[in-house]
Order: sequence, then C-alpha cells, then structure tokens
Amino acid sequence: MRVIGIEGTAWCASAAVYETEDPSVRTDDETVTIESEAYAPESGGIHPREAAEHMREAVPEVVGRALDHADGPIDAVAFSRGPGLGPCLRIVGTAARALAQRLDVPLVGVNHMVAHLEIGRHRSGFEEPVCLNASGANAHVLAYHNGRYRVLGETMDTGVGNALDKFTRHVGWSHPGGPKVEEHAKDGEYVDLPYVVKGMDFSFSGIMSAAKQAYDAGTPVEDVCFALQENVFAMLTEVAERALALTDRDELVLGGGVGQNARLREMLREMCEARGADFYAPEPRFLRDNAGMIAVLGAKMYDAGDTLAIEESAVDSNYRPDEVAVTWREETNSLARSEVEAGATIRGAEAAVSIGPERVTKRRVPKEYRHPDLDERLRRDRTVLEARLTSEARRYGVPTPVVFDVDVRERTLELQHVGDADLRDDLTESRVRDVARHLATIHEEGFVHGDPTTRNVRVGPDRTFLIDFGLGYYTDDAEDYAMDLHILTQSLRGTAADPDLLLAAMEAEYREHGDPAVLDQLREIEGRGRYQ
Ligand SMILES: C[C@@H](O)[C@H](NC(=O)OP(=O)(O)OC[C@H]1O[C@@H](n2cnc3c(N)ncnc32)[C@H](O)[C@@H]1O)C(=O)O
Ligand SMILES: [Fe+2]
Repeated sequence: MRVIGIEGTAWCASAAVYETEDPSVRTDDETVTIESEAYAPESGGIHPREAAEHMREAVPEVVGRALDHADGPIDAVAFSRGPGLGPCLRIVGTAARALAQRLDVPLVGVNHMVAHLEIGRHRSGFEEPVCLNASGANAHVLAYHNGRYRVLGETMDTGVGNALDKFTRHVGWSHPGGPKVEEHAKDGEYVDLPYVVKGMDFSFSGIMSAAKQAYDAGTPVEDVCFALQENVFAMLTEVAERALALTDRDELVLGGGVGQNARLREMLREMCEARGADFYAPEPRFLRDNAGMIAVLGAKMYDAGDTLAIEESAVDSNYRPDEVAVTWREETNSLARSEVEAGATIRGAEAAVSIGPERVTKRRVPKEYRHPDLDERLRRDRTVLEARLTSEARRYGVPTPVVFDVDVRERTLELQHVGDADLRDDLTESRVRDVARHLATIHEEGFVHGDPTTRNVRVGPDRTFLIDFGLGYYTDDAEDYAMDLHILTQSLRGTAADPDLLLAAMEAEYREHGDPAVLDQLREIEGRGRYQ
C-alpha cells in the first residue's frame, strides 16, 4: 500500500509518502518519506493570511517532491482536515481533492491531533497507551475507549507551544519560541513561578503572565526560561501520571512539536520509569508538524474503508480529537478499568497510602522528574493545605476525616478512615446532593476542593464525606468554584450509566445552598472546547 499525506494546518507545508505491506503494524521494510517547507514569520507570531500564502506556494512543491519518491502508483490521498487555521486548511483541502481526482484514488480526511498521537502508537507498537499531545495550539492527555479517543485532561486556555511562543515574543525573540526557551534554559536557575493543575486539567495563563512580569522586573531571562520549562512540563507530566493511574495503563506516548524538547521527554521518561510504565517518543521529524503522521494514519483509515466523498470533505478548523469515530482500531473496553471494575486497586499518582481499619496514612513521595525546589514546594504545600482544608471543612459542618497527625517534614498525614465505600461504587441521588451541598458550603467559606471526583468522596450509612483536599486552595473567584462542579460533573458522567438525573440533582442542590452565579460560570466552562 502506498499513501500520500498532505499537511498544512499552521506553519508546516508538508507532503509524505508512506509505503507498507500492512499499515496496521510497523514493519521493518516500511518507509515514510517526508518533504516539508516551514513558514517563519518575519515578526510576531503566525499570521493566518501569510501562512495561507505560504501553503499556496509550498504545498504543490512538496507534493511534487514527495510523489517523485513514490516507487509506484498511489492508493489514496490523505490530508489534514483540522484543527488548524481556516485559510491554511482550505488550501490543503483543495490541493488534496484535486490530487485525488487527478490520480483517481480515494480521499482520506485525517484529524491532525489524532495523527500526532497515532504516529507514536504506530512507531512504538504499544497496544493501549495513554497519549500526551504537547503541540503548539493544543495540550491534552487522551486515551482510547470504545470507538473514540477520550480527552482525560487538557489545557483550560492556550496550547503549550503557543504559551511558550507568547513569552518569547514578549522578550523580542523570533517565532517559534519553544526551541529558544530550551536553549536559554540550559544556563538558568530555578525561580518560583505558578503551578496550576485543576483536577485533570491545567492552565498556562497565570504562569505566562508571571514569567513576563519576572522578566520585566529584571530576573535573568535564562532563569525564567528554566523555571518555565520546569513548571510547565511538570504540570504535563503530573497529569499524564494521573491519567496512567486512573486508567491503570502502563504505556505512554508523546506527540506534538513541544515533544522535541529534551527536558519534557526526560521528565516523562523518569515518571514512567518510577511507576514501571513504558514510555515512547517518536523522533523529532514525527513530533513537529509533518505529513508523515498524516500518511501513516491515512493508510490505516484507508485500510479500514474510512474514506471521504469529495462533496463531504469540507475542512474543520475546530475538529476535536474526541469527535473522530475510530475505525482502524480493534474494540477494547479498557479506558478506565477503575471506572469499569469496581474495587480495583489503583496505583496512586501522588502519595503512598496505607489503609488501616481506623486510620489512613498518606505520604507524598518525592517525584524525581520535578526540580527539587518545585517538588519540595508542591509536597509541602499540598500536605499543609490538605490538613488545613480537611479540618476547616469539618468546622463548617462538612463531614471529612479527622486529621490525627501532620508531619510536614515527612509530608505525611494521619487521617481517620471514613465511610464504607467510594461514592463511585455506591452512587445515589441523595449522596450527589450531599456532595453539591458540601461544595456550596466550602465555596461560601472561600475555598475549593480542587478534585471532587466520585473517588474522592466516601460514603457511609448516614454521611457523605469529602476526602483528599490536596489540590484545594483558598479563592474568591467564581470560576474556581465552577471548576469544582465541572470536575464533579465530568466524574459523574464517567461513572454513572445514566448521569442526567444525578447532574440535575447536583445543580438543584447547589442552586439552593450556593451562589447561582457559579452555575452560570459552569455553563460558561462547558461552552469551551471539549465540553460543548
Ligand atoms: C493545529 C496544529 O496546527 C498545531 N500544530 C503546531 O502547533 O505545530 P507543532 O509542530 O505540533 O508544534 C509547534 C510548537 O512547538 C514548539 N516547539 C518546537 N520545538 C520546541 C522545543 N525544543 N521546546 C519547546 N517547544 C518547542 C514551538 O515553539 C511551537 O509552539 C497543533 O498540533 O496544535
Ligand atoms: Fe501540530
């Protein structure tokens, strides 16, 4: 089989020919030949119109060069259908349709984000990996389940590469900024910057403004670059680890242009090593935007009969990875074994927990992948906050474990063992109401839980306990309160067979006991990105 792929979602005009006996597995004699032309803006970031102009000129050239490498007839034309810049996508779409018609072969529409992660799965031969996409306009953690890639966690604001690029633009460096951050970080020392993980999601806007401010205030740019890498990549690594723990999987693949960064790969490798998981990152030519990944996934789709009629081949600049009906993979049913198999043991992502009949001892273990200063700070702060917020919530009438002992130096808490089961395993409408009421209470007092999933609620015969306040913090921002409700909502959706009644109960109870403006903010969050 011989498939040509065409890529041009933003900066890279690229065409590639993939030749293989069998596109379902990586074989020794398969070849992927890539021809690319990069667009580099004279100043500032990527200008959509200039980028489109680049595509208009460069796509025919790279397609011509790629076809020269083909040893025989082409079986299908695959193209990046989205997401990306509309004007660029339209040019790529037009070129792909024209080529498919000229060669009289089928057309395959590939999702660029899914291509970023499938190339890693293909090259590694992993069966069921968790996938971290660290690219310019995106950042998410995904895992396949039941016909789709599910987004387990993602950025609440910009993509990771774009965040770095914005900082370097502020400093006056040319686009793309990511490689320059990596270069300058080599001479840097650690300085404190924000670190924001909310449930399984993360946000870059706070850390980026703090980085700009630090630079403006005279902190050496090398130090800012170093700390930016340490914090931003530790956030991605932490969420990737949480996703591995949640889904009980032991393979991780990396995709996207930021994956070229050696420090990010090092952190992910160390995290995986520490938990006995396998890690794979493809070589750089498959990480940054390239048509090789489009050709490889295109061939898998073509093999599965997943082709597009010309009249239905419109591009989609907001094409989300979880919209793609996955036709080229075998059915499995193992996204979250923890969701499916009640009572499975979970390898915690953060703490070593020993559970006795009366007491639970929880120790936050060091994470080798994190910079020691950041690691110290996170483990200390989370231990202190968990103890403080657990006790404070109790004072306001929310059932939580009694904190018997806090050893900040050892990052260890000794807590009362509460409840008979996790809410996940014994989910009722009245308990969901309890949780909503408890959240309204703590929000009223000015703090959030930070991770109120159905696994962080324990249920007993007559009480519903909130546990695990380690990601909690004080805040008076309605957005933060709404994030608590959002995390609960996502978790109920992932746990319950028929979540609608439970969600309605949650809202009704929160409306009665909390601030209705928070529910408006929840709607606003749900209107963004994947929650639509
Ligand atoms: C939608 C699509 O157009 C977009 N693709 C994209 O943004 O190009 P990609 O090649 O995946 O990633 C480019 C980003 O990757 C960053 N980057 C490149 N080398 C880097 C390095 N060594 N360290 C950190 N970032 C790096 C660049 O600064 C830039 O932000 C996407 O996948 O989100
Ligand atoms: Fe990309």
